[in-house]
Amino acid sequence: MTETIVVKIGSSSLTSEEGGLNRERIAFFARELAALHESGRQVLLVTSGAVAAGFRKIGYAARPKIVHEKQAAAAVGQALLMQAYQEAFASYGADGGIGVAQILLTRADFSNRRRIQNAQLTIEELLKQRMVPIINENDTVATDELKFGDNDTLSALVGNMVKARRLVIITDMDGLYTEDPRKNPAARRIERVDQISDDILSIAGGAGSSVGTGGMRSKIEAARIAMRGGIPAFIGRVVEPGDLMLAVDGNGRGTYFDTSLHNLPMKKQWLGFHSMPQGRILVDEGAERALLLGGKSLLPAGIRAIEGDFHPGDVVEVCNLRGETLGRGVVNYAAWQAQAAAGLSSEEVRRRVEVVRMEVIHRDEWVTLKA
Ligand SMILES: Nc1ncnc2c1ncn2[C@@H]1O[C@H](COP(=O)(O)OP(=O)(O)O)[C@@H](O)[C@H]1O
Ligand SMILES: N[C@@H](CCC(=O)OP(=O)(O)O)C(=O)O
Repeated sequence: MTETIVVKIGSSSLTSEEGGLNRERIAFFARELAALHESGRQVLLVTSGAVAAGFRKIGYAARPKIVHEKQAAAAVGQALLMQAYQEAFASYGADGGIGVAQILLTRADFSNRRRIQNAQLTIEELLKQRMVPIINENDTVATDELKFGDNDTLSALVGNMVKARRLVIITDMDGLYTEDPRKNPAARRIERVDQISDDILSIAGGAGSSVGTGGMRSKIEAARIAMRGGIPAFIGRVVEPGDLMLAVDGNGRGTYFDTSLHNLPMKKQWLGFHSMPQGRILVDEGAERALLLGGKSLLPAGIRAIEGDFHPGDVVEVCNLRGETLGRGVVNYAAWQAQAAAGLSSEEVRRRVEVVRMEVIHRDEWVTLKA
């Protein structure tokens, strides 16, 4: 089967702090991506840089902070960004160069199953026709509370959607360090991560430059989403010719995030990453083990507390008593039923609470999120 690689390039790798696109860098990345494409892989690019590319052209002195100014800058910059990629890719491949296609997505598109299915079919068709889809957030319509903001999360969701062989997040740092190396030059690079623990999350800080948005933190969150979906990830630098191929093949300048999990089917991707939980169920250690290790359904006996007002068929988040999210599932109980049944044995539930099914969440309607 043809391998698909999703590559994400951040603003800090494409633009300068003063704004405007760095054409040389774009030409360099196009060459790296073209080499991957010519090796027979299917290549998708998730690129930032629209705001950074556009703000100077509008006349703003620095990257704007006000929402509609950012959106205006992105509208100008997105056209410049696509034009630059189109020109750069034209020098590679057969007659007329490698074709590129623009796709703009929002978080809301991912939570609507029909819209995201359409996007998926379009992307699959473009890949089949050997085009390189170039994806960015649709900044003009993305409202603040529903925004990805940085493109790291978007790239992980795209990686899951196309069941990528690897997600490569290119940034200005050669991987995850034990601390932000800009703040502590003695920080050490971490070569491999096979589980994103709270410790790993806590060492990842914010953006290092005025053009970058998410920092290392959002990249680690993205790696976690990819790993949960069975997609290995890489975060690092691509600066010399051939670096991207090395990164894809496992010898890059950065940190590798390995996963032994299998791809999540689309239904479970929706449940895990795009659904809107209506409440939380807190469970004890026994239930945590049953859900995470035993592949079992959630029974009332393991429930310790209920938060929120949900109804049968709603999605809820399940957490342990330390507040860590274990996963999400579709509940068979209303909040009041779960409250009444909490901590009871199945026999007691049968006697005391009117329920249709014994499982509060059936294992087929569950997705684990603790990576
Ligand atoms: N633990 C860490 N290891 C490496 N980089 C870190 C860490 N914590 C914070 N950072 C910062 O994250 C920055 C990369 O994120 P960002 O500026 O958003 O880049 P991009 O535009 O490529 O998305 C680095 O320049 C670095 O200063
Ligand atoms: N959609 C925005 C992305 C914002 C951004 O800076 O993201 P990133 O550089 O990936 O942290 C843009 O194109 O400017």
